[in-house]
Amino acid sequence: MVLEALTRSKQVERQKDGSRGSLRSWACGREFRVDSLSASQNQLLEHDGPVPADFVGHDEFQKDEEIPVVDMALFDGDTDAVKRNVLQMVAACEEWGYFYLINHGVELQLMHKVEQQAYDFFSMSTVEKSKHSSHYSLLEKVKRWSEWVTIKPAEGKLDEYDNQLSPPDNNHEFSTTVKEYDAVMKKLAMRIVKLLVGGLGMKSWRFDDFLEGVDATLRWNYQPPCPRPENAMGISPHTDPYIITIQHDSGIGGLQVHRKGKWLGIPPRADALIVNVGDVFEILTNGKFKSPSHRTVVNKVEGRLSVAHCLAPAEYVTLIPPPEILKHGPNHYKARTYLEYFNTRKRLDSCNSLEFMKLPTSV
Ligand SMILES: O=C(O)CCC(=O)C(=O)O
Ligand SMILES: [Fe+2]
Repeated sequence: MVLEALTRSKQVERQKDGSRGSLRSWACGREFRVDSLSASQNQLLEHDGPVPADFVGHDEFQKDEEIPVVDMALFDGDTDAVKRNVLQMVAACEEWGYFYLINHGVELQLMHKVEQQAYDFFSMSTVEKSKHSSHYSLLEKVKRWSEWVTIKPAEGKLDEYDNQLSPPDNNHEFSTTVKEYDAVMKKLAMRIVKLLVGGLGMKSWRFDDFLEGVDATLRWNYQPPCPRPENAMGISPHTDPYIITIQHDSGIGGLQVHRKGKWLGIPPRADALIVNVGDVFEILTNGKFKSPSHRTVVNKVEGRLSVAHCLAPAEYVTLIPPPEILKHGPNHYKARTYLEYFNTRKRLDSCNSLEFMKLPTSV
């Protein structure tokens, strides 16, 4: 069953009313179809329930509580101003674990290109998508309303996508785009992490060892329009198992962060990337940085695409804060390798809490 057919005319209509960011205007100059989630649509229609108390719509935002803005253009040179700006970025990671990144230097055209590849991927049939079953998931449950794919550019399987997405004589558009995008985003992510680590005075932290040979993960999420957004969830509350995540989306809202006991919508900004702290950074800073719980909600009218670039450490490194951090107090987290942390998280199905990593003294 076809859930969505965004046509050029619909697209133009939305552009006219100004509700679409520039990121999106290119995307659907052709028909875009998603044939998955059909079973859950029917289930959802049959099993609607009361609106949960913590439901916040995809377009509900609180103007007085917005995530901080970090301007990448202010980090050039070695001046006091740079130091001040780094400290502001540090404060954003401590207080929110989220910030908008403006003047990030990533070309809009590259972001469009990768989004196009993501739309192409999700436009394939469920059968085709499922060939990536270890990295492709379709949530057919009543409450969840999304599908996603994780792509590890370093795994060297990009040509499989190439062959699926276009004929065998394709020009490797998928792999070329993904590699280019990964390289640009990784450089940006590393720069942000380096600035933050410098701002925290983690001088002895062996950044290069820690991040040597790291494999970034691209995570693409797609949420088709949903008949009953109040009774569904795009991505359930979770924290990210990474150092940092940098993401952009199709500009219609839906990402929400849990803050002071409430879910707050993060308004989309066409000029900004959205950066969030992951569990690894929270552990390495001994809890100074917050790995925020976040979720996405769906909406009735439009599909929502998001493209996230996730920076993780090498599997064998031990997650332990450096002495500059530990001099302020004992470690609150168990010293585990990244792989051990990751596997335990998976085994315990503990995607929304770092409790399993906390030492008894810190509870
Ligand atoms: O779709 C979004 O905005 C967030 C995606 C996300 O949280 C994730 O992929 O981990
Ligand atoms: Fe996430």
